[in-house]
Amino acid sequence: MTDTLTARWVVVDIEGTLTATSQVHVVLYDYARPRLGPWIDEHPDDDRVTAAVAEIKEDAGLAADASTEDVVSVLHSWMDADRKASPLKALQGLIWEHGYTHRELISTYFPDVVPQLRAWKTAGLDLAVFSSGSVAGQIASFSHTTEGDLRELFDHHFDTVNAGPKRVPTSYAAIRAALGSPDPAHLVFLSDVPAELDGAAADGWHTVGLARPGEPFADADFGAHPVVTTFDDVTIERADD
Ligand SMILES: CSCCC(=O)C(=O)COP(=O)(O)O
Ligand SMILES: [Mg+2]
Repeated sequence: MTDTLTARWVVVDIEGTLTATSQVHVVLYDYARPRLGPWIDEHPDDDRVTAAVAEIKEDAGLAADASTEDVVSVLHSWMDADRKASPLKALQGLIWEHGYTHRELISTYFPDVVPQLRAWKTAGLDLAVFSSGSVAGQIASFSHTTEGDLRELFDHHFDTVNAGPKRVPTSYAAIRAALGSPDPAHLVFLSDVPAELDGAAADGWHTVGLARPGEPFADADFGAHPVVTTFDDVTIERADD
């Protein structure tokens, strides 16, 4: 159980915090993997796709005229290594958006998550997401869940493009600025990855580590960060204006 935290904003990670890692690495990655090549070839006029492909080629040292097959081979190797590169996340997000819209994908959350998010919202706290998943992918993933359409719960979405890398303090400063520069002590970040919590703490935020049983970081060293195994053990009250 954490001490009672006082805040205005609760910012949450997705993978390992809201959802099981397998929801991303198995369900979502398996959905995206065979669709990356066709998606690239079928959307030659979509600037988001062409920009992502150009960035992937540059990052991977491929020639500008490299084939889609070569690009997909790079993307599959990045997915195997769980490299959360922004252009990969952009393409995955578009594919997942299609999957959620067509009801081929549905998100499932740890059972404590949605009741607690609703309770914080009811208590007057504002909720935001900071994930490596693209903003488009995040929003789509909350649109079709086993608990209905949850998009209304969140006031802001942040990813590695509009905030920056998740382990870097400046990304948390960028999020704070985008939220209207609240006192950093009125921000709480919840994540399963200690290095991400370090980034938030370095910007002055409160942090809570999620060491959910069976998840990859369950036995990690969370250092000075408070650690829980469920949202039920996180107590946050709304700070006064
Ligand atoms: C539909 S959002 C998918 C989330 C994702 O792609 C991902 O890599 C999760 O990373 P996180 O930063 O939330 O741990
Ligand atoms: Mg995570």
